[in-house]
Amino acid sequence: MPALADLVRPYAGITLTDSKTLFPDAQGTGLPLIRIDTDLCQAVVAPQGAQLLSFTKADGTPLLWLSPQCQFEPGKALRGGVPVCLPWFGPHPDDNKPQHGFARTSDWALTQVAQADNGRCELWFELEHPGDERFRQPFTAALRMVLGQTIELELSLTNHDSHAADFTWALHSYLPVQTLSDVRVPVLAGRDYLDNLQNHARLTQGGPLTFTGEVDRVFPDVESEVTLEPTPRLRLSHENCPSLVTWNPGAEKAAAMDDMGEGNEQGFVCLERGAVLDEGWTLAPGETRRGKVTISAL
Ligand SMILES: O=P(O)(O)OC[C@H]1O[C@H](O)[C@H](O)[C@@H](O)[C@@H]1O
Repeated sequence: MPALADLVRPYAGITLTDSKTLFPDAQGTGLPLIRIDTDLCQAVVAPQGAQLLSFTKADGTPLLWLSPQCQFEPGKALRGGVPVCLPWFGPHPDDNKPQHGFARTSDWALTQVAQADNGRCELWFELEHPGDERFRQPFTAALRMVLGQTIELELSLTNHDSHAADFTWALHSYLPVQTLSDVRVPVLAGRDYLDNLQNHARLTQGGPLTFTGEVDRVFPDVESEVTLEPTPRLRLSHENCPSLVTWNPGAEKAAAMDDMGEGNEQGFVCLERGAVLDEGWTLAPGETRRGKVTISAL
């Protein structure tokens, strides 16, 4: 496997850096980061978790939110951007296993960097899981990022076990908002959801989803694209991601989270596409399946 620096060197707009350089006031002992600066966008990616942390279009529109209190610490989940939650989403029945799996806190290998069409750039990351006490089945996860005027994230999962393996997962995007109390997601009006705050009670969303307090809802079977309104107006489209999780911790929980802090819940909402709860993927031995999310500003 070529070293990170060797892969990155041929591309003028892509440099290796670290969190101490880019975020000198942030907490934590520091992490290596990749900086992307092209004619189309500026972005920062952490090889830990293959996590796109920030993305701003050339016209200055940010498409992602990163917590001002993000802690850059090896093995700690990074609050913001698009964490990859895998091989399970949410809490694990075994309390000793971390919420949202271990992919987001593992080092992924950068396997390829390429110039894509129309000035976009492409980064490929891979996580080889040999199978261990955390998750018995060996698998490979690959994440392809295409960064241009939009963000494209494609996750592919391959089961290397000789038996079928069950996965739940999400691309947990933190989207910036200007005024949280104005935010709405119109396409969810009238849809059923499972409320994580009420033991997965199945309820119906009356009007457009709004965020006037803590929200933690799983909308199954959302085929359509999803638009976040009003400012910035962002669109999430997808392929093969049946579930949509919607989250904001509300004021009280945000204040109690050391990597979020008082008032910072006002800056974002999470719209997370993936395959969770009953919509998880069962992969046959040797099977590969892909899911893709595209985030764009309208
Ligand atoms: O704090 P984290 O482990 O990153 O999880 C943040 C949030 O992720 C998802 O949105 C879940 O549905 C929430 O229940 C959870 O609180």
